Amino acid sequence: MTWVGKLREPTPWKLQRCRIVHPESGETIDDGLVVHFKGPKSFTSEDVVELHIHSGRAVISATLSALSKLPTFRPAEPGEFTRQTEGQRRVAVRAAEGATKQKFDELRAGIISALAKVEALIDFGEGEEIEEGVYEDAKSRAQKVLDTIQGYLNDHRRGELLRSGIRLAIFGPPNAGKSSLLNFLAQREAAIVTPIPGTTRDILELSLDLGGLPVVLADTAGLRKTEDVVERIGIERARKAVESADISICVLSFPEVVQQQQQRNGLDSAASSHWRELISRDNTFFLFNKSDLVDSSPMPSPPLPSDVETLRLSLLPSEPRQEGDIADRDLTIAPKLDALPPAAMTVKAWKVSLATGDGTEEFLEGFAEVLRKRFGMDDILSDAASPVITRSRHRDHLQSAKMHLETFLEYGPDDVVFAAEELRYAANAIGKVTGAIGVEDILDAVFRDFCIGK
Ligand SMILES: Nc1nc2c(ncn2[C@@H]2O[C@H](COP(=O)(O)OP(=O)(O)OP(=O)(O)O)[C@@H](O)[C@H]2O)c(=O)[nH]1
Repeated sequence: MTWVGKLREPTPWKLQRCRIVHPESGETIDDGLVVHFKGPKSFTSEDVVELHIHSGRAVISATLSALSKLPTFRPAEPGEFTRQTEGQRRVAVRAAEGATKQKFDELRAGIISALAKVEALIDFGEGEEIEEGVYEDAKSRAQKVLDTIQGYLNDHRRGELLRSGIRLAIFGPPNAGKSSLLNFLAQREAAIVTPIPGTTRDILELSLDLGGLPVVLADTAGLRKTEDVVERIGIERARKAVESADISICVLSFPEVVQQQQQRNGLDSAASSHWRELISRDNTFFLFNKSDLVDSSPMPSPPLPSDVETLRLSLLPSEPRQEGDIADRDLTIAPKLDALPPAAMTVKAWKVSLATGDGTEEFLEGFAEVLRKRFGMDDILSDAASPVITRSRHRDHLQSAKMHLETFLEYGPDDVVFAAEELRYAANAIGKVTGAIGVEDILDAVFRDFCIGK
């Protein structure tokens, strides 16, 4: 959170009197009270500011309108402020309990102990005889911290995903049931559903809880060839949303796919090289929808593939495609199983009817399981010993500390002054997460480790 212009950041956790001022006009809206709950020790673990204002309608609406002028501000959805998934709640509790802070404090202490050795060499090395191997000791301490940091950074960004939500994109040809899936997952009519293909033209996003994990769901425009300019923009956005998503679901109409397969036409409605790239991504899962229509309408022979997984595999291209290659027919060629990456061998497809609810329970359970496995949430939630990096800012600081420790390790004992500087940078980087490092800390460590002056 930034405090604009001359504004002072209120002292955290203190109810203070303040003037509430319009950010653009500078006009005073009210003489009120403010409490700043500084993250992560706040209800949502983010920085929270509570404004206590006079209850007149005019004051409230002027305050809300002033807030809406601030960049990235928007009113919360009903209940959104207090909504937390189970995963977030556990991470928040762990953070509040100080487990994460303690881990960072340990890193900082490790760097300070190495720095104390190097500082002692600089200050006393030549004049006073201090014990042998001090520099080597500093190096091995720094190496240990470096290894620990490396381990923490190697977490596939799970903490950040848990905090900001796993980005899930729904895509597929028009009229397959993408918006119906979004409404089913959201348990409300969030998207417009009609039998007219091309109803969804832009991306519709909403946040929800899937199996205890936070998910930011995006419904995208149906992928098809079109001359409609607006629809084409929507399709381009859809492609980008899928590419940048952490995971995606391709919704297909089961009867259509089967019919097209039997006629060996492939998926004619999405004839583009992008389409092929999107379905062959390792993080794409398949939902064959409208199973109710298959049961009620007799399909031409040969009989339907009973195994959904076989159907999915038959959609995947068997070899890498060239840009501009749009031979849809190739989509029906089943790839050799052993040519697929191991991840593709796990179940990645479900057959449902979003209209009747048939198969939706298995899909929900299966997909939540996939999310947990894929993003390693089971590990992160059960492993109380490792810190959870929930902010990219913290990751940046850890990365910076890692870089300075690596540079420190490259220096020899002849360059102690430069080497110490690198350790100081590393300690400062960690200090930005836990609270700034002070000169006192280093002096304490020097005097404690070397008994100087006693
Ligand atoms: N019979 C049947 N109809 C379904 C099912 N799911 C969705 N539909 C219908 O299929 C039509 C298209 O559904 P949508 O959810 O709007 O499909 P979409 O993929 O979002 O469509 P676009 O916005 O055109 O891309 C609607 O008339 C739905 O009522 C299903 O399981 N069975």
